[in-house]
Amino acid sequence: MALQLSCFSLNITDHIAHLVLNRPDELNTMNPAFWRELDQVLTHLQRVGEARALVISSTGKHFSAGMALDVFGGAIQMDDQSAEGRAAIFDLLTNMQATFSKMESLRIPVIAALHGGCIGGAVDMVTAACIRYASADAFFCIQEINIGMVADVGTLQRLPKLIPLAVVKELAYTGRRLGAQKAMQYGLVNEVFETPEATLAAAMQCAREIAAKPPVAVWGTKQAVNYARDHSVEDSLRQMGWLQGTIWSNAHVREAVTAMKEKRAAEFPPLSELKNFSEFK
Ligand SMILES: C/C=C/C(=O)SCCNC(=O)CCNC(=O)[C@H](O)C(C)(C)COP(=O)(O)OP(=O)(O)OC[C@H]1O[C@@H](n2cnc3c(N)ncnc32)[C@H](O)[C@@H]1OP(=O)(O)O
Repeated sequence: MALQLSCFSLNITDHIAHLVLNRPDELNTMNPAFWRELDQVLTHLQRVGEARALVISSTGKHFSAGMALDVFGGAIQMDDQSAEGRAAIFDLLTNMQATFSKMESLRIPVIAALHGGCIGGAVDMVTAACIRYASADAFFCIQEINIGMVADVGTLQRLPKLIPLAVVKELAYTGRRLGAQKAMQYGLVNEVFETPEATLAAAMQCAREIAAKPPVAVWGTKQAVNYARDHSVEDSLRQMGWLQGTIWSNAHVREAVTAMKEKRAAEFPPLSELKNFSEFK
């Protein structure tokens, strides 16, 4: 089923999905269609199972200027103090959070190739990715504080797992910009490149390397690392035992070892073989 997308383009080639934010004239702001479509894309990738890595990049001057400002007071009415109004905000917010959580728990690794401004909701978004590459002009801004609100879609929950807490607080209280080089020093960004083109090329190369590995083992690795981030070493080791006991494949290990000995690329079945179960829900 082809997706009808107005905020993104999606291409899947050689097991690599490339999602591009493609409203450069609007600074790739997050309007209601953005949220709807991103969720659809993630569901689609999970269902189709063809992609083994997802690269997200953008177009124009900035990666994304965050939430489209006309949404506040427009699609989102914050002044409705009735129980129904407050409940609706809760519902909206948890739905938006769920989209980035869906990205975080997607079976395949997500690699963000960043350039220019990564503002507000875009920080929420990219902290849910596995790997971040950035061009030298990239910067991050927890802009919410500058427009009178608390960041609420994942930045304050995920960023402290990525960079020192005192730095998170500094950025979140002041709304200052964090440049690419410093972001790399702190570990938010894996590597900085001179241009957006070089950044995207590095992201695609990383995706190609991941796509050559057994998809079930990559998925298991992602689950294990994400679990370890949020649990004790002891709990995580126990979870690893259960996980490995569930996903272990003699066939995959045999194929990987044989291919290494024969100096050829290994071949692994795609996750699309899980497709029927994914369509269950
Ligand atoms: C759950 C999520 C919450 C959030 O995301 S909260 C954060 C919402 N986003 C913002 O508050 C972004 C504020 N904007 C900026 O900080 C800057 O702008 C930028 C760094 C994004 C870009 O700076 P520069 O390259 O110097 O361009 P420019 O002249 O400031 O902006 C160009 C035009 O783009 C409009 N614009 C910028 N951001 C948004 C936005 N988020 N929603 C709607 N319009 C936006 C401006 O107003 C202006 O417009 P005109 O040319 O008519 O003066």
